[in-house]
Amino acid sequence: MDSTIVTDQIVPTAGAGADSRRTPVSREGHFAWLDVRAVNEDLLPAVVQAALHHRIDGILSDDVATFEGLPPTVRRILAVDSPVAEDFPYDAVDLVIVSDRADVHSKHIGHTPDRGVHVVVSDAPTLQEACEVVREVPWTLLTFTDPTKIPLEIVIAAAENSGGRTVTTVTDVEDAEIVKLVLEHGSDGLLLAPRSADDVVKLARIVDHKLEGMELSELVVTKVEHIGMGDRACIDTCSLLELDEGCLIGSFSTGMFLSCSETHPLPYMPTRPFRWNAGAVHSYVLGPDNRTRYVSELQAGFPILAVRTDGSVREVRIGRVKIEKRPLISITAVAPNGKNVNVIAQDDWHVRLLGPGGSVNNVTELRPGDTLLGYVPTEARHVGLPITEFCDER
Ligand SMILES: O=C(O)C(=O)C[C@@H](O)[C@H](O)[C@H](O)COP(=O)(O)O
Repeated sequence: MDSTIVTDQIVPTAGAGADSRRTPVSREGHFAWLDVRAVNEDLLPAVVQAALHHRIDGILSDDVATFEGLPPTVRRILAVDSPVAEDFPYDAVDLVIVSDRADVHSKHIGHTPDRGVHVVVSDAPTLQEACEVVREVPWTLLTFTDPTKIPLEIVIAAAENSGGRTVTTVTDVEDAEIVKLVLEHGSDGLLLAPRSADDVVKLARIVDHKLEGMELSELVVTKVEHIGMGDRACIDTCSLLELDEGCLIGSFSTGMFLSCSETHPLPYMPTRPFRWNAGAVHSYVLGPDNRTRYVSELQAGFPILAVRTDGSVREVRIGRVKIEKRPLISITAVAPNGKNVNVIAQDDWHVRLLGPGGSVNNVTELRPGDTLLGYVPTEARHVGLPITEFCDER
């Protein structure tokens, strides 16, 4: 394996950045293509149906017949190893991907609505070629022969601001998760040869994964009590948290408070900008997909929602949970729907909850009438999943 940092400035040629008849469907700009060349005849109809249903951006084949009957919502991508003939049925495809860079400039391919080049990156010269191609043509299909993602990072950096799109061949859905995140932006597109229709569904979820913002509510404090000893958990994440980014935690499934991270300076203690000193071990915390977990069952690697006071949300991973014995304080508040909500946290001035406008409220200074921010779901929970049933929590 050979790798070199490619620093040459490449001037984009005409055509780079040209678009096809539609833009990729993912809300984040990522999209998925399916390589159906090796999919057997029996499986193909199910794969195509899954692709259409899950808004896969394109289907890649070396046989124009595969595209017959496809609706205009899916991009028809023809992979060719040699230049296409002049009488090629250009209106049956949306994009032609050639394997030889020289062919992209052939006069016949000029008839295609759109064009790209497939580059197999296996050493320094082919990495250099990929870095040049991404700035010359609208679409670059990349296949990396080595397992490292460093060459992809270099190509993504070379493609920056060129207008050309990168599509990277992934070996499976796990690989797709990683390729989507390389160098933060990731490859624009992912090309997978599916082994089943289920692969198609998983790939679609990976490219279209986006968290909706949440509507936070004002919680008005009604009671603050020092309740003695218990076990509380600090949730340490693998991310640096923003000043107004909390986790949602509460004693009841129908009310969670926005815990403030140790991003704000504290006297006598360095900041821990990755930590929420969250609450007692019985507490619910909100994770992705509207799923709660008890703080005590969280583990390194689990996802959790980081929610800002404007309701915007991102998913962060837990790096560690620290459970220690500490004095506890119970804070009860009333939600706009009239429900009582509660959180039990460490009884110390250092521990804080977020309020409207990102206000930082030390728990030991809270008084009835103070306003905090939180989330007030209507459903109860059964094993962390929302369920509509009678459930009286107090
Ligand atoms: O009682 C405590 O414990 C605290 O002071 C509050 C914690 O949130 C604090 O971050 C922690 O104690 C620091 O511990 P460290 O082991 O991360 O140094």
